Amino acid sequence: MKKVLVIALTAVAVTAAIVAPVSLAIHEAGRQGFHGEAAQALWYARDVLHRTSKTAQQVEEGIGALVLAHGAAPCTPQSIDQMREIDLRSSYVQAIGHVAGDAFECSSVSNYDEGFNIGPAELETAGGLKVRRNVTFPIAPGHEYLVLELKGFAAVLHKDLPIDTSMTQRGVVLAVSLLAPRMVLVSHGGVHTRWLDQLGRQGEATFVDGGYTVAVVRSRRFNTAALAAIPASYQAARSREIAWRLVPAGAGMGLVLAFVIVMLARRQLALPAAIRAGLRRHQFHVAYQPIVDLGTGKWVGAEALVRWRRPGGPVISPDEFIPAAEQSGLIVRITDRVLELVMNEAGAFLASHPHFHIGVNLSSADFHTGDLIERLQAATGRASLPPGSLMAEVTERGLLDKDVAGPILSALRGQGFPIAIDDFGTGYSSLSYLESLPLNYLKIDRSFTEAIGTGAATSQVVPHIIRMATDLGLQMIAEGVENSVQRDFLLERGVQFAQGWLFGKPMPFPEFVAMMDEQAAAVRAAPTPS
Ligand SMILES: Nc1nc2c(ncn2[C@@H]2O[C@H](COP(=O)(O)O[C@H]3[C@@H](O)[C@H](n4cnc5c(=O)[nH]c(N)nc54)O[C@@H]3COP(=O)(O)O)[C@@H](O)[C@H]2O)c(=O)[nH]1
Repeated sequence: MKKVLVIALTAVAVTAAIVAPVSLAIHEAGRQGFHGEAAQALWYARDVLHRTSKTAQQVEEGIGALVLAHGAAPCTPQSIDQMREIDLRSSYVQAIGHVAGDAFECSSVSNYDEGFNIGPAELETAGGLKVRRNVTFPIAPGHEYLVLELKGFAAVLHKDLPIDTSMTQRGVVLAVSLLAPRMVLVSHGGVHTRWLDQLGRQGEATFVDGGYTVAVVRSRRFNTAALAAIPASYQAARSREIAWRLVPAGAGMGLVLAFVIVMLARRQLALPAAIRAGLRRHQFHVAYQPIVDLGTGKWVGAEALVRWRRPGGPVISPDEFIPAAEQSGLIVRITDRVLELVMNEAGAFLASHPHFHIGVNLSSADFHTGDLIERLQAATGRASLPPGSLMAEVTERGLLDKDVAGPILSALRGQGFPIAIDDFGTGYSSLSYLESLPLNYLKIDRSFTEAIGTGAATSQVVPHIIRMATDLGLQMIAEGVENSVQRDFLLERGVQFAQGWLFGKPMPFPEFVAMMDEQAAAVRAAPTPS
């Protein structure tokens, strides 16, 4: 990756690393602030609804008893006695009486010989409940009462009682409303009727509207809902308080993340220089992983895998440095170093094992040097080996420029170097590459081998790859074989060769030779199938 691009990406990542957690913290503080105030508003609304339901229940029971006992003669001394008794027993009903037309005829507090006019009902529900919200009585001038009338009997209610909930905040709006038809019965503060619309069919709703955090709660039994609305300044204060705790934590996390990103970027930027130094100081070495004939179990080849050990440090995986080497053009020097090491370590062995081959990974840059053929020839020539001893492993990514790579591969193949397409199935235009390039082997990528027997979608792909390779006359090497289920699956379907931990991990060459001898002895000792 170009230096400028790394710096630009790092700048973007660092900004995101700091901004994202801080924004998240602010968002979370806002969310928690809302939930905290919404919970408080719900508590108020539920308390108001509880009082309202108790009131409605007392009204319903009182009127029910009067209708039952005195419906026919509502203002007899016995009826008035019962009214007084109901009045005394009810905590929420101030008075109860009988109404004829728009006038009280008698009640628990006064016997109106000539009737007391309370005016027409403002609303009558489908259930016959008549509502008067602002009734005054001579006995308590200056006070307005809510009067609910049903079947001729009416309950007088103090308007503050249902909403007399204990509050720790100022400016809270509380209200009780009929739902159908909609009518606010009692309220404290200015109620927006649209708040009741937000309830819809739900039992409870919380939201922010008109500068308030609002909670509306519906009664399960009565045609009423209670609402509470807390000024939004409380939510803002709560969110601010939470933000004071969360934002520093988010910023801290962001800084740690940014530090890690900067370190990784510095490492990425420093990697080419470190690779150059590593090449100069001979810090690269090669590990060899066996390639096995699945039919006989014999080791017929190996893949050379480069390793980098910095002094005093761990072995660095090729996955970490090969991309940087490819982007900086240093991969060509790594390929040369691998060829040199393979020939030094395995040259004599290859000379005495003419049917054995070692695969070397080639990158796209190797095809653009203009002398790849000469480099491979020089390598095998140095140890007087036939070209068949060295297999060129190329990935689809490495072959992106087919017009350059195609003729070189044809020439290599013509000279006897076996060619394998590596990581097959993970690249770009798989089929066209297979048809047009002069290949000997197709290496089935580890991701497909891993999927065998798992039921994963990719497991369905393996038989197709096998069929395609067979049709094109290519031999197959399955990569990443880790267990006998995978081995047997591949063998049954005609895959000739395999590589993977089941047979051997990448190892130094002396260890490889020793293990190969043991393996050969084991194969010889195994009973031959009759
Ligand atoms: N251009 C070059 N690329 C190279 C060179 N050496 C290695 N590489 C590429 O780096 C990638 C990572 O390689 P590595 O960490 O060495 O991993 C290889 C094996 O160790 C691993 N493997 C093999 N068998 C198994 C297994 O059974 N399970 C398992 N989890 N891993 C296994 O797979 C890697 C081999 O991959 P491939 O080359 O595709 O056959 C890798 O892409 C190398 O190609 C180099 O010199 N030049």
